[in-house]
Amino acid sequence: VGERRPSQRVIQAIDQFCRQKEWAMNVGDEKGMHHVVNPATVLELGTYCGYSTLITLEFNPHYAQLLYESTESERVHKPKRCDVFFQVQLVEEASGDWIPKMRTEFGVETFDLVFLDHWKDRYLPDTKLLEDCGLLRKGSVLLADNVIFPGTPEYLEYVRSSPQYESQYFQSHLEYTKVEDGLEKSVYLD
Ligand SMILES: O=c1[nH]cnc2c(O)c(F)c(-c3ccc(F)cc3)cc12
Ligand SMILES: [Mg+2]
Repeated sequence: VGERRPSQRVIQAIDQFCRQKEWAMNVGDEKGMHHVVNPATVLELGTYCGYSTLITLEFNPHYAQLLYESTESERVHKPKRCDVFFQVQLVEEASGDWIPKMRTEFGVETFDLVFLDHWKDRYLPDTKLLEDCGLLRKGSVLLADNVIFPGTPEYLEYVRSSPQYESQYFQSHLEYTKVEDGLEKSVYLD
């Protein structure tokens, strides 16, 4: 209760602009992730404007610049009482090239959460790469946006049929529209 933190006000302004003025492909205020997961070490594949981010991989230099600007103007940290800073690491490279470097470049052992929100045809190969690089542990969560629209059929088939995952679909709508879309939450069972 009480007034929204600066970062929440920025998100609120983005949502209002995208609903009223110009649509944009943020995960949005309806699908949202806060009610689905509560992670510590997060990898985001596909930064876009930095609407949701911690360690994030973005191939598009224009979107990467947007994150640099937004985190510069909006220091990403928790309220003073915790004095804990979220480390926002942006890698302006292709996910397929950089997932194998996560341990050596960032000292990441395993990810608690991977938010897949990039090129739809990369969801499945990047998931297999995360598995092969040992970057998932028992309980790691893959959270995938756009599994219905634009759609990621091969990825859905994989996580829903593989004995290595416990998958659940959270039905919602394509951001700022009434078109069906949703998040697929897949827990790695190892
Ligand atoms: O490329 C994307 N990356 C990440 N997220 C996306 C998204 O949430 C979309 F809705 C869409 C999208 C929505 C409507 C369309 F007609 C086409 C793409 C694209 C992306
Ligand atoms: Mg998306």
